[in-house]
Formats: sequence, structure tokens, C-alpha cells
Amino acid sequence: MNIIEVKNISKKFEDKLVLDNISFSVETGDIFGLIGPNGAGKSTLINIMTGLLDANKGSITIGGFDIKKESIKAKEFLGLVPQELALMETVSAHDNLEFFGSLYGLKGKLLKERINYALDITGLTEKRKDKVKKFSGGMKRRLNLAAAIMHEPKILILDEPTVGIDPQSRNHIFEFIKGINKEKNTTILYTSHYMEEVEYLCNNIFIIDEGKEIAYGSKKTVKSMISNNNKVNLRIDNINKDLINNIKLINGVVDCENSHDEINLLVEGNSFKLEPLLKVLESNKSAIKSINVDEPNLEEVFLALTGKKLRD
Ligand SMILES: Nc1ncnc2c1ncn2[C@@H]1O[C@H](COP(=O)(O)OP(=O)(O)OP(=O)(O)O)[C@@H](O)[C@H]1O
Repeated sequence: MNIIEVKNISKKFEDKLVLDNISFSVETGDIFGLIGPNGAGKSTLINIMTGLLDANKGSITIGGFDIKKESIKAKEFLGLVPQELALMETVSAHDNLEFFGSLYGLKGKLLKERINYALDITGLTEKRKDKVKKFSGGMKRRLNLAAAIMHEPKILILDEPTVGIDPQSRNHIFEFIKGINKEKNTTILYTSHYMEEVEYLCNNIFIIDEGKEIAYGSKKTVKSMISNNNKVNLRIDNINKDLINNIKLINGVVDCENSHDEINLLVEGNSFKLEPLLKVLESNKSAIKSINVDEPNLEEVFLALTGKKLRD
């Protein structure tokens, strides 16, 4: 079932079109990536999805409910972690979560359980009694995540949660996302302009630039949009002319470059097989030190489709 359906959303600020006919759907239990550079329209889209902003055109359903017409029911599905922090600095992590939990009507044993779970899954259990003003930026961001899951939302929307934080907190956030997705089947909508994060976390992705769809589908589909070619890097002994010529004759080899102990191949993903390559190496008595096969990464996909880099 699709827990999120975005259909033909357009949005203008004054005369400027910042979202241009955007459509996609997110399946229940997916980790879905919304990627684009600064100013692409990600936050505007999230604000429309969460009912904070009206679109000029199109519709969005959350859990089957229209975000405008049945907003109370639709919003029950949502947990939002915005870019800005919303925490009380002068009280402890625990007391912040107690406050946010009570806003959702939680009390007693259930409130305690939810606080413990939220602290545990964000890696903050040891800091539960510390005042938030003593926290690093990354720890505050994690506490913000913990606050957003107190009501156990079915969908968690994270707007660039790793911007400007330390690597340790970044890893905690990744573990948190994978953990809550696995344990509670929480659907995740993750926005970022870091391609490698989306590459690591997400199954399906939507790439947006200047308000327009650039690519949409499974990670594999999106990567295959630019090319079916993979790169193969070989580190071997006994590289000679005959070997290179024989490698070039292997079905699916598009290009072959070599240095003294390394060969780099560009191969056609659908027709190239490793077996004939291994036979050629064996008959040339070339001992293999390493073989690596690389797919294009999402950064390369974005560059190929837009002609520009995600981050300058
Ligand atoms: N309230 C507003 N009034 C006018 N223009 C706006 C408003 N909010 C956003 N914009 C413009 O809409 C475009 C999309 O902005 P948006 O914040 O959605 O992008 P983003 O992809 O989330 O980028 P970032 O990562 O920088 O937040 C930008 O050109 C921005 O300047």
C-alpha cells in the first residue's frame, strides 16, 4: 500500500514557480529519499505534505487521507523533524521528552516506555539527566528526533537531519533511521543534499532540481537512467599487450585502460560476465590481487542528468 501519494503538486511564491507538477508515491515501510541541491524545493514540498502550506495545484494523501480535506486524520500518521530545533534548553533530555509525550496525551507506564525507547534508539540514554544546554549540536538534533517519535508516528519526515553535525551523531542518526524502520516498520521520508547518505539509506528516490523532477524510482532504476555501464578495476600481475587485446575481445567490454599493475574496464552491465575475464587472466598466468566492480553513484547520476554538481 502507498502510505504517501503526491499528485501533480505545483507551488508558486509570487511569480516564481518553485514546484512544477511533482508526483510520486511512497510505500508503507519504505525508506524514501528526496534529494536535491539547496533551493530545489524540498522544504516547500514537505511543508505542503504536512499541511503547513497550501499548494496551488495537485493533491496529497497521507495514509489514504487528503492532507487538506481530512487533515486531522492525515496528520495522525506524521512525525516531522524540521531543520530548526524545538527543545527546552534549561531542562534535561528526559524532561523534554516527558513534556512532548504529555502533549500527545501520554502518561504513566506508556509515557515511561516511550521515553526509554526514544532515548535508547537515539543513543541518548546516558545523557538522559543532562540539561540540553550542555548538549552538542548533534546531540540536540538527536533529541529532536526522539521528541518526534514519542507518539509513534507511522511516517517520519526528516528534513536534512545531518546538516552541520559531527560524524558520531550522524552515525547515530543513520542507526536510528534503520532501527526504527526495522523495529516499528516506520516509513521514512528522508531529505538531503548529500547523495552518499541517500545512497546508503534509501531504497527509492526522487531527485528534484529547481522544482522539477529529475529522476524517480528505485535506486537501481535511477542509476540505470544514465547508463548500464559499470566500472571494473583489476589489480593483477603480468600485464602485457596480448592480455589487453584479449580482454578487449570479451563480450560487454566497452573500454580498457591499463597501467603497470592495474586495469580499468568500462563494461556493459547487461552483457558483461566475470567468468570469461577470469579465464583470460588464468590463461595469461596473471595472479589477481583485487577485483572491484563499481556502479555509478547518485552524485554521478545527478551530474549526468542536470549538468551540474550537487554541492559546489
Ligand atoms: N516563503 C517564501 N517566499 C518566497 N520564496 C520562497 C519561500 N520559501 C522558499 N522560497 C523559495 O523557493 C525555492 C525552494 O526553496 P526550499 O526551501 O523549498 O528549497 P530546499 O530544497 O528545501 O532548499 P534548502 O535545502 O536550502 O532548504 C527557493 O528558491 C526559495 O528561495
